Amino acid sequence: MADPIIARLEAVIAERRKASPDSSYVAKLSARGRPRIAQKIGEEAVEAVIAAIQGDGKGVVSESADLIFHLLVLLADMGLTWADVLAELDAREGTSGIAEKLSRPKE
Ligand SMILES: N=c1c2ncn([C@@H]3O[C@H](COP(=O)(O)OP(=O)(O)OP(=O)(O)O)[C@@H](O)[C@H]3O)c2ncn1[C@@H]1O[C@H](COP(=O)(O)O)[C@@H](O)[C@H]1O
Repeated sequence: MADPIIARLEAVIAERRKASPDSSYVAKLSARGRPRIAQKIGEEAVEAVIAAIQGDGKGVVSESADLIFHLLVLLADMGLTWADVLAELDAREGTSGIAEKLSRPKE
């Protein structure tokens, strides 16, 4: 299950996609199309990278929030959800061997 904050944000984004672009950032960005949404993710990621290189922890947190928000807008645009991403991460856990090692009883 998605984190409650993410779940709330996904619901707000789904609702605001139907709003007027004049009154909503989500609606305005969505109206500009998927390539523009994807571009925003690239921009926010670069801003997070710059903050990290500068050792700016507060900046990394702020830019990460922007990045995740825009990622949620993209997922919504593609009919996907955060739960789909979590399911992918969950599936990968089994392939790394780490989950298996953690669950193995100590000898
Ligand atoms: N979490 C966010 C959020 N994070 C960032 N942003 C917006 O993302 C934009 C990023 O800033 P930039 O300077 O990179 O971009 P910009 O110059 O404003 O816009 P661009 O033309 O470059 O796209 C800002 O306008 C922020 O306001 C967000 N806008 C909305 N939300 C959430 O979405 C909800 C719905 O918002 P509306 O659609 O505006 O009702 C809000 O209640 C919030 O919870």
